[in-house]
Amino acid sequence: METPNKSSTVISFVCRGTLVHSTPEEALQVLEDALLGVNSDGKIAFIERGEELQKLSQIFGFDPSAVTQLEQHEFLMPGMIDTHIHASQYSYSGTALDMPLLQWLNNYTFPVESRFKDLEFANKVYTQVVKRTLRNGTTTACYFATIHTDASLLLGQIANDFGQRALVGKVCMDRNDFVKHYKETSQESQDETYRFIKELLSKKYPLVKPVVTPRFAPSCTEALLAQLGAIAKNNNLHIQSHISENLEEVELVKQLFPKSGSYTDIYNKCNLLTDKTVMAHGCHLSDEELALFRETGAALSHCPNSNISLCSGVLDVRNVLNHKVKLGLGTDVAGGYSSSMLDAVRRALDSSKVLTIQDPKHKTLTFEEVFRLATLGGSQALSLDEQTGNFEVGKDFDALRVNVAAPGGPIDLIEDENPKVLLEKFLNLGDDRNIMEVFVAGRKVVPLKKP
Ligand SMILES: O=c1[nH]c(=O)c2nc[nH]c2[nH]1
Ligand SMILES: [Zn+2]
Repeated sequence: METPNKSSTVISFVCRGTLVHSTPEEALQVLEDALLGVNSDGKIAFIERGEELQKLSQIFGFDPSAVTQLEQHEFLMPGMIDTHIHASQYSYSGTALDMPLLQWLNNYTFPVESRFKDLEFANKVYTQVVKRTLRNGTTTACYFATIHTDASLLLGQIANDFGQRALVGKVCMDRNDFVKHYKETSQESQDETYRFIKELLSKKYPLVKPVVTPRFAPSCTEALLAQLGAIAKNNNLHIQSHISENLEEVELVKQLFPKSGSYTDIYNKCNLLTDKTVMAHGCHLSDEELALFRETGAALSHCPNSNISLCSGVLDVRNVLNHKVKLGLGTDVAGGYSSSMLDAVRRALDSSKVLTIQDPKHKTLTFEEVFRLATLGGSQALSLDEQTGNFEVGKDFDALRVNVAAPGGPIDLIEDENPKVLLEKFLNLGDDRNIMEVFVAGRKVVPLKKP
């Protein structure tokens, strides 16, 4: 046998068992009896076959008896990526779902969001939402906060403290006729966005970054949208907003921006469509608008629970994928009533089936495809796919250790099942009781640690 070269990499964790993940080519790749090693920077150092244990232990200098062996009904999967969630709406999740979007914003959302001036309230809500999403397997979240800079900074601090990877957006809005105290002037919005970005970046949190966040076109003047586009461009920042969620909103946008060719055109003219942009919903986008998304590299966040709960529309995900537009899944708490990405997976499958009921020629999404949207697709939508989204050497180790047969859990396994069946059961029937451990950048963050 050849003597393997010794590596200078320090290995902090090695796991042996079944890995399931996605690649651009394969919606579901199953690696049975695999060995995955994580280095001291939290990055994946190797993925090899179990039988290579002795050789790898010599190359990387780890003790083979220290390897974590997964049980028969366990597997490792990539952490899930929530590409659109309003941390500030978590307090009323599960309620207030009896109105369409614009009325829902005025009657429920804006009054609650205006309370985040109070940092004590913000601390309470933001701590709960970060803990809950982590326990549900969300290793990366793209958060909307509120217009309040200090509370938004606090959300960044809390995500960092609990070890969640996050994009955090201070919401910008200089138009609001209904709840008049919940808006900024254009100047305030611009100045506070600068302050938010500068202060958040100065913390040097390794996994938490700012995202420029115009709420949506009806809440912003064109001047503000253009200023925010310039800030994002000059500082190479992520951007998030909403687009084409319901038909009344699309009509309103036509009235407010009469000179624009389309909703997408407004954002594009203001430099808000880039390859670091993610727009929520897009249920009513035309094929021409999807082509503009593809051209600019902007992504969509599909939030099926919200789309159903607010009776907004049903996104044709197959059509979006056919246009080669990047797409991830979002919970859209609290328009979506569940903060769990497993719920987003199920609603995405249900929505696709509704489209097939309406048109039997529609090609229904498979569970494997939706699994990819919840993981790799989300990382691509957030332009974080060089760091996370699947198991590749060099990427950060963001992962869930899932036990499908967890004692006291929601799944009864009658017989031994193959890994593909175990994953399908977890996606359709599982919950946080099946998520034994969560890792972000190699650090175990669930079971939760007190920061
Ligand atoms: O689902 C949504 N939630 C919101 O808070 C929001 N704001 C604008 N458009 C929105 N859509
Ligand atoms: Zn939203």
